[in-house]
Order: sequence, then structure tokens, then C-alpha cells
Amino acid sequence: MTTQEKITALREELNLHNYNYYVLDNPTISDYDFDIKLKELESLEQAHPEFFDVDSPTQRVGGMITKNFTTVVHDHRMYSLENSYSKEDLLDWEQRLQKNLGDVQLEYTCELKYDGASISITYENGELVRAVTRGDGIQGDDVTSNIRTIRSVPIKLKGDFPVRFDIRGEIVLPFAGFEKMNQELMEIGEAPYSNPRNTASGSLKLQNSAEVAKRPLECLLYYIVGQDLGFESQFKGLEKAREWGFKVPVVSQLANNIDEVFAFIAYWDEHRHELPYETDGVVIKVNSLHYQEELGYTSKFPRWAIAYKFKAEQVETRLNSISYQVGRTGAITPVANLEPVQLAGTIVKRASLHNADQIAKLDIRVGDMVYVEKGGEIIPKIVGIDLGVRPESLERTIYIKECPECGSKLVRNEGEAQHYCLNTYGCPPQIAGRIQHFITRKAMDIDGLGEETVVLLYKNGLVENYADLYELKKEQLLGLERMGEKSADNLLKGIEMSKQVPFERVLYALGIRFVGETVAKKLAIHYKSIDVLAQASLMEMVMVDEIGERIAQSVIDFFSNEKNKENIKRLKTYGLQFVLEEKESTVVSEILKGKTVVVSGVFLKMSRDEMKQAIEDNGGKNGSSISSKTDYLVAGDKMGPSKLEKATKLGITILNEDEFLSMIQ
Ligand SMILES: NC(=O)c1ccc[n+]([C@@H]2O[C@H](COP(=O)([O-])OP(=O)(O)OC[C@H]3O[C@@H](n4cnc5c(N)ncnc54)[C@H](O)[C@@H]3O)[C@@H](O)[C@H]2O)c1
Ligand SMILES: [Zn+2]
Repeated sequence: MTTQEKITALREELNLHNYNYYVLDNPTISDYDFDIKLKELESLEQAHPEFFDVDSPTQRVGGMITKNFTTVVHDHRMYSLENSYSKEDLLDWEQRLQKNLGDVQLEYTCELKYDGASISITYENGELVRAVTRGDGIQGDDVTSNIRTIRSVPIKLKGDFPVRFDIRGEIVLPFAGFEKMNQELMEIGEAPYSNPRNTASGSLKLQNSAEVAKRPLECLLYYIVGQDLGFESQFKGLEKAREWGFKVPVVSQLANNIDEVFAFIAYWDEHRHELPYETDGVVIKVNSLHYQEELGYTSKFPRWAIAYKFKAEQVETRLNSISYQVGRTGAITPVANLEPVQLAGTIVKRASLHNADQIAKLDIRVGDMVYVEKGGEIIPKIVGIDLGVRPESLERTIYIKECPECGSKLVRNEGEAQHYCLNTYGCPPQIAGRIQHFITRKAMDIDGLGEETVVLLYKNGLVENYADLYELKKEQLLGLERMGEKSADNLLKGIEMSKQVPFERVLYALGIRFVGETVAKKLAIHYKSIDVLAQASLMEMVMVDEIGERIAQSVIDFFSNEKNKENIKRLKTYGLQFVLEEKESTVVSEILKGKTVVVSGVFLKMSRDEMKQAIEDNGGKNGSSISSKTDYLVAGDKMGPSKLEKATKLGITILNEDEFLSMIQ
């Protein structure tokens, strides 16, 4: 290959990766490998300026617009950041600045580099008018309705804000929210998301804002652009933005010289793991806006800012084997078994490999030396392979074709990443897994029975499904390992008590695919009994709030299965709750029928919860925020002025506490 061919090939490859990463939110190589390829291209281009091209990925912001949203041209372009990895890089950068500006004394603002998706939000007269993704830097996707659902993004500003400006920030998914989302996915037997950054970026591009609203996203702001801003430095800008109501992390600091920048870096390199969200470096910005203007931009970066990338906490270790776990829904998860190694204070032995595609992407082979990294997530990940030391003898990994537990043929449905074992009633981990799900706290909450005991009961032939639990006899239990009189009594008592668990939790406990806690509740409230639910048609079910076709089909499949029918029949005879417990004398009147009421502020005669209950008891619906769909706003004490203003603007009837009470009396 000639140098020119090599350059062209790299450009094409990197463009494809940019597309996968920014548009599909589904990269097919690790960031580490991407950065190496980009560097390689950079040095080839530097050595061969004759092949310069303004369209090269080294010269352009990597993102693109999608076709799913309105395209908006940015008033002020959005840029990427130059990267640096060492003190020397930063000293070089300072020298370049000095050369440009003519030996002036420079102050810097040090900020953390939040790892998410960039956003530009336009405010006019203190009101949010538009939010646009970075796209290719020149134009982006209009995702305003999605951004409006993020609670930390102010819809209206306070204080002395400029008439019109854009504010730039990063949409991130904090670790806690990410883990919670994954927990919920795993509870319904689904594959978890792979990292917070891609999940945050993917969330912005969802077409349904109600879905976005459910995701615990945050928006961290770091830069204001516009005319007549009323401040002269980056640091002041951050303070102002905070005053106007934006979430601007307080960790940012003013550095009087480059040594103070180094101190900031050293501190956060060590302490960044204490933060609730992912960061991958520090961003250093020339503080004076006047100097910023003088320095200007290259085609890809501002000259007045630079990112210092933290070295990821990474170790190299050997992949000893790959094993495959079978979940309760039959989903197969491949796991990397590693030569144990110390990383960020813990010993790492295993890493998740997610699915067959992930293995193919990495081309990971048993015996490889792999790089393992630990972000804020609990399970460490493999970010790359040391191909330089791979022996020729290593064999390509062939994904298993049969279930490692029961030997049946695995199936992968179109559009799904996971392989499944369909031997639902004959595959041991699926059998035990369903019973284990049944007894969890959010489901039947059976005291005295744990995951291991379930396996023990199953291995001893005492249970094959959850209905069998209700036939257990004390004598049978006493024959088991480590099962004393007292534990046996506790277990039986726990099982007995579970007969009082309300219908919505029983429905969740049954382990219907895609039916998590919330969906179970929705179905229980709508259908009121299992018999009615079991008869519901697909057409009918998709009309229920938040129930889509995928869930509906899964419910129908579940109830048409003979084994499930049999189990439910048995559970009924044992006395489990299969009918929604009607709360005593709830509906009092239908005065508010078809009306949506929003409650806000503090009340004297009743608590907010009581008021909300009263609305439902009188046939109304509680709305969470004021919109054109709101019929009444019940305004209490200390209600925010912006809510009142909005309600007035929309012409919503505003009631005080007494007016509301006399209305429902
Ligand atoms: N794996 C892949 O296929 C693939 C493909 C493309 C890009 N990538 C990865 O994406 C990254 C490059 O993306 P990039 O060009 O968006 O650059 P970048 O994310 O490294 O840096 C620029 C961005 O940082 C963000 N940022 C966060 N905190 C900031 C702050 N305080 N001040 C200013 N900006 C801040 C802004 O959104 C800005 O656009 C690399 O890590 C690369 O590995 C991976
Ligand atoms: Zn199996």
C-alpha cells in the first residue's frame, strides 16, 4: 500500500467509526483503538502535507446530523478539543499561546471534562427556545423537547441574564442512574447498556420525549457564547451561569499560572472517582475572553482551550477462558475469565463481554493479553488487546452454538444482540432463576428463602417451579444440608405470608418477559384481575398507557403457555392474590372526570399527598407538570412564580386550596 492509499484507507475507516459512534451510539471499536488510528493518520498527514484534506477526520469535528430531527445551523460553531497527555504537551501549548499573544501573563480556568454528549441550548429573554446537538459542528439535530425533560435544565432563567445567548454543556448519565436503569433491565431479563456515555447520547436521540423523561440525565454547563454577555472571563461566565440557574459543577477553578493547572490535574486524577458521573480529563481554558477572541480557532478546536486526558486506570492481563452464563429468561451472557490482577484497589478476575458482537468486534481470543479498564461502573471492561504479543497459535473465538447448561441449540432473533436458550422448562439455571426471581423482595419477598436454598431445593427434586414452593413440607426440608428446625419453620412461615402479597407484585413475580415492576402495576390497575388480563387481546392491551406491542405480545405468549396456565391455577388454589385489592371507598365522585390537575406549593388543610388522593377519588388525573393538557392548577403557598406565570399564559384555571375543596365537596 502506498502512503496515499494508507491515508485514504484510514480516513474512510475513521469516518465509519465516527458514524457508528456519534450517529448510531454503537461504536464497533474501543475508544482506545480509535485514538490510536487517529494518531496514526495525524502523523502520516504531518509527514505528508501534500495529501492534506480539509475533510479529513483530523480536521473535522467527528459528529454528524441524523435524519430523524429538524436540522439547525448553529449561530456559533461548535468545536472539539485538542488533546494532551503530559506536562510537556501543556507547556508546549502555553508556549504557542505566548507566541500568539506576545508574552502576556495568562490565567486559566480549569474544569473537568465530563464524558457525555455535547449540547447547545439557546435562551432568549430568559427562556429556553432551542436545544441542538453538536452534529458536525456547523449544524446539529434539534432535540429541544428531549432536553426540556431534563430537570437540571432551566426552562426560565433568573437574575441579570443577557437577552440572547447559547450555552454549551454536556448531557451525562450519572453512575447511580445508569446502574439503576441496568438493574431494571436485568430484572426483566434484558441485556444491560454498556456504558453511561453511549446511553446518554442515545437517549437524546429518542423520538419519544416521555421515554427520555424517564432517564435520569443531567446537563452540566461550561461555556456561554453570544453578544454583550456582561462578563470578561471564562470563570466569571461560569459563576454567572450558575446565578441564572444552570448546573455548573463547582469543582472548576481559576489557576494563576500553569503550575496551578498541574496541581488541579494531579488532584482530580486521584479524586475523580468520587464524582457521581464519568470524567475523562481536565479542560484548561485561557480565562480572558479578550485573549480567547484573539487566539481564535482551527478548523477543529479552539486555540484557547486544551483537554488533558487522564490515563485510564488500566492493566494488562491474560484472558484465560470465556464462560457463558444463562439467565432466567434464557439470555446468554459471555464472561471473560482473567488472570487475577490488581486494578484501582481491587482484584479483577472477570470482565463482561456483553454478547457475540462484542467478542467479534474485539476479535478477542483465549490466551490474548488484554487491557482492562475500570470506569465508574462496577464491572470492569476490556478495552483492547495487545496484538503485538499475540502468539500465532491463538484460535479465533467461535461463539457457542449450544446452551452450556442443557445442550439445546441457541437462537438469536433478528434485531437482538443476545443469544437465547429456548429450553425454558428444561434448562436448570432458567428453572432456578425463575424461582429466584419469584422470591425477591420486590416480588413475593419470601423471608427465610435465599438464592442458594432455591438451588438446593431444586437439586434435591423438591421444586421445579414456583408453585411447588407452596407444597413444601417440613419433613422434606429437614432432610437438606444445613437446614435446621428453625430455618425450616422460617422458610415455611415466609411462604405462608407471601399469600398476602398484593396482585401487582404477584404479577411481577411471575417473571413474564418485559414485565417489570412498573408495567406489572399498570397492568394490574387496568385489568384488575389475572383472569381478565389473560383474556386481553393484543389490540386491547396496546391501548393501555405505556404498554407497547413487545410487552403485549410477551404477556399473550405467557398466558397461552400450558405450563404457565397450570402454575397459575395451582397458585390460585393455594390462596395467592390474583385480584387487585380495591382500596376502601376510593371513588367519591366524578366531578373531576377527564380533568388533569396539577398540585403545587404547600397547603394548610391537607398534605400534598392527600390532595392528590382527593383528585383521584373524584375521578381526576394528577399531572406532573403544567402543560396545555392541564385543566386546573391548585396553587398553594410558596409555589414558584414561573409555574404561576406559565399557567396564566396557557389560560389554565387556577384554584386556591379553599376553592378546590369547595369544588369537590
Ligand atoms: N470508538 C469509536 O468508534 C469512536 C469514534 C469516534 C470518537 N470516539 C471517541 O470520542 C472522543 C472524541 O470525541 P470528541 O471529538 O467529541 O472530543 P472529546 O469528547 O474528546 O472533546 C470535546 C468535547 O468535550 C466535551 N466537554 C466535556 N467537558 C467539557 C468542558 N468542561 N469544557 C469544554 N468541553 C467539554 C465537549 O462536548 C466537547 O465537544 C475520543 O475519546 C474518541 O476515542 C470513539
Ligand atoms: Zn439451556
